[in-house]
Amino acid sequence: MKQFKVAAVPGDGIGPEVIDAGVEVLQAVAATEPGFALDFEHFPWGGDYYRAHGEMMPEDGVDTLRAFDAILFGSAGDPKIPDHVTLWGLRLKICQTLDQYANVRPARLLPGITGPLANVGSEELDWVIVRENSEGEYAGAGGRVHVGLPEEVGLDVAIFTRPGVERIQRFAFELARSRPRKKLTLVTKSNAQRHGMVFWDSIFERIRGDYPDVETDKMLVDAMTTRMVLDPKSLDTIVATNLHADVLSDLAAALTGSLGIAPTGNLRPERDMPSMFEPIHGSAFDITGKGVANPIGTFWSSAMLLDHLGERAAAGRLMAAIERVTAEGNVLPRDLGGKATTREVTDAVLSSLSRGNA
Ligand SMILES: NC(=O)c1ccc[n+]([C@@H]2O[C@H](COP(=O)([O-])OP(=O)(O)OC[C@H]3O[C@@H](n4cnc5c(N)ncnc54)[C@H](O)[C@@H]3O)[C@@H](O)[C@H]2O)c1
Ligand SMILES: O=C(O)[C@H](O)[C@@H](O)C(=O)O
Ligand SMILES: [K+]
Ligand SMILES: [Mn+2]
Repeated sequence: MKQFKVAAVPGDGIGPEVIDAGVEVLQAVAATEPGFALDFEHFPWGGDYYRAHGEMMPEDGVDTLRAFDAILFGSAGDPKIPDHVTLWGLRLKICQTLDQYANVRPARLLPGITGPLANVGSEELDWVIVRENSEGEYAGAGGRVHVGLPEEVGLDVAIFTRPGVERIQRFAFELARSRPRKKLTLVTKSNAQRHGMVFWDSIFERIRGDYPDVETDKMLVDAMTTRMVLDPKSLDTIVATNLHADVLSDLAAALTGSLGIAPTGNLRPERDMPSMFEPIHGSAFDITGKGVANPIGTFWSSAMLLDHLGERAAAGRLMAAIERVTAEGNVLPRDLGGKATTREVTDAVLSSLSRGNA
């Protein structure tokens, strides 16, 4: 029997609430699978670790993670620590050091969920956003000069490298090719950003000839927001820079019902280092500790984790269990218009899983 080692890094805010639920559901899936077992190890990194040690995770923390087959992540973000310290000290430290450059963010209307767009159902909204996850606006290049003086400056420099751009765009072409519609939209801002974004577009123009079966188009990011709202069915696979995709994927989540539902994988396609799976939402300080966080984004991310481990059937069973719960509609969390707590939604998915096994 295969034994997969999974690192659970809950982080802060609602992170521990949804990751506890995710681990429970993953263990329930594994318990009925004769072919594999999941061996979890928890890493209590984040705000409390920072208060005790002055950093979000140990110096050798990422090296520890290298020994795992996958990582299940909650959220970086603590109400008492600046957001850039928590994000860079935990999530970005892991993603960037393990070079998880392909951030894949599916967005589709699950059965039974009514999104905010009139007459838009699961047929009209079924996207995958591919987010460049290693450089661009998140390269970390920049600084502060003349600190505290009237002439102070702050700089964040977006970095686009040829290998960095080419690998994410090729990844997106391959993903688009694997989907029925074989359609890829490039998001850009090359009208205003005349260096890096023009370079980004030119690489797309050059490589798209290698994928003649994939239909392509190109959108400026501002107009892309309106197309997502007004003509969702015209989109399928989308590739965008680190920041653009971060923003567009929260919009996509809202259009599919709630930020609480949306999943992601921070993938290392070469598989020489582990990939990391997490809901796309953050710490949600406004609902932390209330027991009402929607765990579905974490469950869906857990299905992506199983799929990445090669356990397709198990991933499919988990996804089907989630979709039975949304379709039935009587146990939904508050952000999806219901009244159920995290515990109740988790129990509903666990019961749906066992019904699926029967
Ligand atoms: N990947 C990450 O680790 C990550 C992602 C986003 C934000 N953050 C961090 O989280 C903190 C808060 O950020 P924010 O407020 O901009 O975004 P957020 O995603 O935490 O919350 C935005 C809104 O969505 C709601 N929401 C989010 N997840 C939910 C869920 N599972 N169920 C129900 N409602 C949910 C929240 O209650 C809030 O009203 C910041 O420190 C930010 O840097 C981390
Ligand atoms: O980009 C960010 O701020 C974080 O990555 C977070 O918002 C996310 O989407 O993961
Ligand atoms: K997250
Ligand atoms: Mn985000």
